[in-house]
Parts: sequence; structure tokens; C-alpha cells
Amino acid sequence: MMELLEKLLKSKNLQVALDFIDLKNAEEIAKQSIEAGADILEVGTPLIKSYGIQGIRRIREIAKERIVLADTKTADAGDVEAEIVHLGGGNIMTVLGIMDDATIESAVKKAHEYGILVQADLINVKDILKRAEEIKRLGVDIIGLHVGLDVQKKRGITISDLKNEIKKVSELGVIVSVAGGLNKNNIVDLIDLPINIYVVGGAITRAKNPLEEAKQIVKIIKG
Ligand SMILES: O=C([C@H](O)CO)[C@H](O)[C@H](O)COP(=O)(O)O
Repeated sequence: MMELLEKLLKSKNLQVALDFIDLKNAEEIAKQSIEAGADILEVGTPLIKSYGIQGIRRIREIAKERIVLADTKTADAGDVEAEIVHLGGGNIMTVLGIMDDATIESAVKKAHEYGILVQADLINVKDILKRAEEIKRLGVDIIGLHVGLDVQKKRGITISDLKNEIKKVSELGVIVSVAGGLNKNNIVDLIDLPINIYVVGGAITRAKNPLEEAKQIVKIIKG
């Protein structure tokens, strides 16, 4: 666990979000992401809902020694969902930061017993800095700032609109992950910020040439 925490803290990483309902499509993009040099494969929430533990296992097999994040977006029964991620072979799980502290504590306790890291997803949290401070005290390893897909579509905003919040959260001394509408153009804008994990979904999975797109994004992130 310490080794993984250190890697994430000391470097900039690309996480490719495999937000698929179909496993074959997810497998194909997972392979291309690895070839392009992505650091983390995300078993997207739709994929977990479609395939559960088997879906996480399949992406684990493809990822080999790379990191697998299971985007469980846990809302209750944190310990049970940590168990699910453990059975699938995931390295990181996500909990919703907006939920009760009890759920976050339960996920952290069980996940850490298994050597799994916990990321709190601050999607839809109104006072991001205040909640990030509280969540850090609960033992969470990664804070994820996130503009969800529906908000992106309805309000036309992306995670690039939260630059101030990103800076302030990073000052708490936590691993910072950002997600929500990232692509090769707006990542350039965020590259000087203290961000450890850039999550890219649609810009790679829906690209004409996902391999080429992922390669270009890796180049921007790694410099
Ligand atoms: O977490 C996500 C979303 O809530 C759907 O499950 C996405 O993985 C995340 O937003 C990244 O996807 P893009 O916004 O398409 O880059």
C-alpha cells in the first residue's frame, strides 16, 4: 500500500475510465490504454454494474502490474463493497464523499485490511474544501474532484472550471485526482496544478483512434 501511495504522490498519472456496458469494448480499450502507457485502468461504474466482480477480475488480468481502480462510488455498506473490490483484485475503490462519515469509515477500515486504497469522490459536494478536510481526517487516501457526466451535459462545465478548488484541496497534502470532461486540450490547462491523477473517459473511449489519443494524452501528462 505504501509503495502505491508513494508512486501516486510523486508522479502525474493517467487513469483511463472504462465506462462501458459491454465487456468486450472495455477489454479492447483497456489493452490499448496499457499499450499507450496509462498508469491506471478504471473499471467504470457502468461496467461494475453490468459485470460486478467478474468485470473487475477481467480488467485486472489485462492490467497485469498496472493499477486497477474500481469506481464503485460506494453509497452505503462500505465494508461489503471493499470486499467486492478485493475479490476482483482491484487496488483502489471509490466512495461518495457526500455520504455519511460512517460509510466512508467502514470502507476505509475494510479496504486497508486488504491493502486497497480509498478514493473519496466529491461529485455533487457543495463545499468542496470543507468536506475534503473532514474526509482526510477519516483516513481516505485520495480526494477526487469530479464534475459528473450529467452536469457536464446540462451546464456545459468541466473539471477545468474548478481550478481554485483543485489548488486548495492539494494544499491539504493529499493525493488529488480530477475527472469530468478532460481531453488533450483542457489537460494542458491543468498541467501545472498539483494534480496526481488525471481521469480521462469519453475523450479516449469515444475517439476515432483511442490508442493514438491515449498516447498523446500520456505525452502531455508525463511531459
Ligand atoms: O465517473 C465517471 C462518471 O460518473 C460515469 O461513471 C466518469 O468515469 C468520469 O466522469 C470520467 O469520464 P469523462 O468525463 O467522460 O472523461
